[in-house]
Amino acid sequence: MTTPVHSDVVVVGAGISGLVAARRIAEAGYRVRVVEARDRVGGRTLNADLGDGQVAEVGGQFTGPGQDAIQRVAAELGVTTYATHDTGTHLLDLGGRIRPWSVSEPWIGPAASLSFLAAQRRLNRMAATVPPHEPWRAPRAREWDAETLGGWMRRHVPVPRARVLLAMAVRAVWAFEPEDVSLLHVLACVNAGDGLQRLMRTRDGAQQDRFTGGSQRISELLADGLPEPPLLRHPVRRVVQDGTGVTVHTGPGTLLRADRVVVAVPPQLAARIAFEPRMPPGREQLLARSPQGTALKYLAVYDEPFWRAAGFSGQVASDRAPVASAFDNTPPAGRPGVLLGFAVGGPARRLLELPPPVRQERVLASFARWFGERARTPRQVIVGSWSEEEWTRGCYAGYLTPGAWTAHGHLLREPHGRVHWAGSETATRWIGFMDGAVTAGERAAAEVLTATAARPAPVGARDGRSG
Ligand SMILES: Cc1cc2nc3c(=O)[nH]c(=O)nc-3n(C[C@H](O)[C@H](O)[C@H](O)COP(=O)(O)OP(=O)(O)OC[C@H]3O[C@@H](n4cnc5c(N)ncnc54)[C@H](O)[C@@H]3O)c2cc1C
Ligand SMILES: [Mg+2]
Repeated sequence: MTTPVHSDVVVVGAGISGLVAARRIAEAGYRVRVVEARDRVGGRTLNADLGDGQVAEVGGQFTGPGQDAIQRVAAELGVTTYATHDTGTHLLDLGGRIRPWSVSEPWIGPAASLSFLAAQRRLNRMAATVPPHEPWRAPRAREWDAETLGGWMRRHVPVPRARVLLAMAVRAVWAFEPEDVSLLHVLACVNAGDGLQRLMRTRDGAQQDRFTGGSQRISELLADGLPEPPLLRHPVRRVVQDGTGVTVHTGPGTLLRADRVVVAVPPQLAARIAFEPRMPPGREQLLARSPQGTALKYLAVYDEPFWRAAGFSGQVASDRAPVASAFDNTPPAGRPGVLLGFAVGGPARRLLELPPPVRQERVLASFARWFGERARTPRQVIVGSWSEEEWTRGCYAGYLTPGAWTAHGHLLREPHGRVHWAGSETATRWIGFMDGAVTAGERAAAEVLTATAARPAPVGARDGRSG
């Protein structure tokens, strides 16, 4: 018979959210054990080695003004930031025509540009009335949760080219289609991200900065700082509560016993864990109505960033499949040159139906269209195909479909007995971002500490483990 490993708190998931929660719980003097399905920490952040000490980021990478929580944690760990490469001419590939652009928003003609700006202003005004910690309490919550963003756009963004540009922005920012998502959800995210402009922009926006050494460093350092290392390759399958505590059952058969559990995984992964007793039906529904976006991230590595010499910033916004947006992801050392291309939303879904070599050929054809033939022959291609990753199943994050916020939203962060919920999807600022992962982890840790202080951990949980 397997004897359980005891601690005060078990945290499920060694992404940023789970690791931050564990750090705060350990700082308060409690014994905490992080359990992780993968053979690494970092979750939706991952560094790939480019040689010579340089890294490329396969998952989340950008940060910017207003993302105080992730930047505070990075600073705590000694991780600095640097500016995303943003000099040179950006390209807008729209309706089959490539136009240069260098100011904040691309110019698409007087009527369309005006319509695009008016739509942004209107969405920002609506978003300001949606409290991100309880979107269901917005004055027009029912109305806005009853339709998709796409439906709203069809009625309120009359100029077709403006609508196309707005849809491009939505895909790039969230990796879903406007037709996929509750309008209320988007408005909550817009408010939680300080407005649409900030979400869309590089300079002064969410893509402004990057973490030196790669964003996965943050998770690695968080894990290194824990008194007990995360238990890797231990997928959690069952979480069983009884009168005195919680038993966590993992894939390899290891049992963990604790007073409290923090579950810090994306919604589709939380839905796959068997909880005994079961989660309330409303929370099961909420998870069922929280699919995850679709994004593939391609990093093409060249000897040097040759496009810079031709005057290009490497930044592209495009309505042509498969690559919807591109960036110059060259590391701060200036070599090797790295082009980053995102396939997102519908085009990403179609790309996933093709064999990987065909996907890559199409992505490189996009790069060649914008930066010349040389872009077609990188020395290396690194791919993040997160929808195909068993322990992620879609990115950048989970989002809510129409009706879900108003029906079940109040259950999003409601603890299930001794089980508490973290993960970026449960955040109230920068929902779905690394920043949201931090604040969600800290909120869950605070809940656990309050509960644990009020009711001391059972004797067994404190004495059951040596060292
Ligand atoms: C391609 C891509 C681009 C992105 N771009 C950005 C960006 O530029 N800026 C930004 O701020 N954010 C970005 N994001 C989002 C950001 O990466 C995430 O919001 C954040 O990393 C989520 O952290 P988390 O801890 O909540 O979840 P995760 O990182 O998903 O961590 C969850 C962990 O739980 C583990 N797990 C799952 N199920 C189980 C189980 N049953 N048992 C044990 N372990 C389990 C997983 O393996 C994982 O390690 C991007 C994401 C992707 C994928
Ligand atoms: Mg986590």
